[in-house]
Amino acid sequence: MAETTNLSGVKHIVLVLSGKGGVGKSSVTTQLALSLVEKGHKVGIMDVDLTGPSIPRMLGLDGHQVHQSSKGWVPVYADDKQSLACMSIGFLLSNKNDSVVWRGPKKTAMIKQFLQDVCWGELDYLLIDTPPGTSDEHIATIENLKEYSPDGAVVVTTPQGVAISDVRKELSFCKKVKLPVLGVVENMSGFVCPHCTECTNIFASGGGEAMANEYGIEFLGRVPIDPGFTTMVETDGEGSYVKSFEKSNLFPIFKTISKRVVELTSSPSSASSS
Ligand SMILES: Nc1ncnc2c1ncn2[C@@H]1O[C@H](COP(=O)(O)OP(=O)(O)OP(=O)(O)O)[C@@H](O)[C@H]1O
Ligand code: SF4
Repeated sequence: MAETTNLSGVKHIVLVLSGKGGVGKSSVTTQLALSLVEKGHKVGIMDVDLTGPSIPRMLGLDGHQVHQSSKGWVPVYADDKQSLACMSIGFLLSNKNDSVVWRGPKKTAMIKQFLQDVCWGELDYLLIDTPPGTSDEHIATIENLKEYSPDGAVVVTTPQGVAISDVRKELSFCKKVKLPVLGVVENMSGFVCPHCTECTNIFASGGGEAMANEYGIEFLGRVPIDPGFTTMVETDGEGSYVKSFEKSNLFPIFKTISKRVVELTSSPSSASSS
């Protein structure tokens, strides 16, 4: 009989990757998770961005601590129904402004512990928010997940050429480690004016879609810059975005993206391994 582990009850594992920092990987992870919860799924977010954990802040969970049970670490829940569980290095730091300056082996050991020791219980989706680029954290995550066959990766980019060129390296990493790519999300794709709803392309647009076409990868969608999102996650705090996500401007976009992610993970042959 197969050994029961803390990941045994997790049906689907999806990594969220980006070539560059600051393109919105944690924002996409958070909104993908919230839209999966809205569809009735039980979701976990594991934040393995050890040097810049931003998931606790986005979910309004800053200052929360994880507790140890006999089975391992108990994740922190972002909602009353306990449909969205979260584990982040941010919960283990005594001060959120503390920095984590660790060498590779210590990071690798922490990720192994994260993947083995968090008691997620039954989850439909575990989303793993990774640091930008391809670092020790990525390699450790992939190695420790081998026996669970992750469904694939959602790759986040912005429309500018420099972000796109970094994504190419990310795609080559996925190919090397045989991680299927579910698709590409182009974040910060234009700015929708809150007054007249006109969408202005601040950066060049369509780069993410063109790159996805070039690689034969699915383009999952464009997410514009929404000042409302920034206000809610950066200033309102206290999980205001978790509570008001369904009324937010970006909700319809993430509803479509998450629907496609569910379809792709239900029929894995549609994910690209190029
Ligand atoms: N579509 C959007 N509209 C408005 N603000 C956004 C959007 N996407 C991201 N942001 C803001 O941009 C900043 C960077 O986003 P985020 O932290 O998600 O990026 P990241 O790629 O995870 O960064 P890092 O790699 O440094 O962890 C955050 O302040 C976030 O609130
Ligand atoms: S997009 Fe429309 S409302 Fe916004 S600043 Fe321009 S003209 Fe004014």
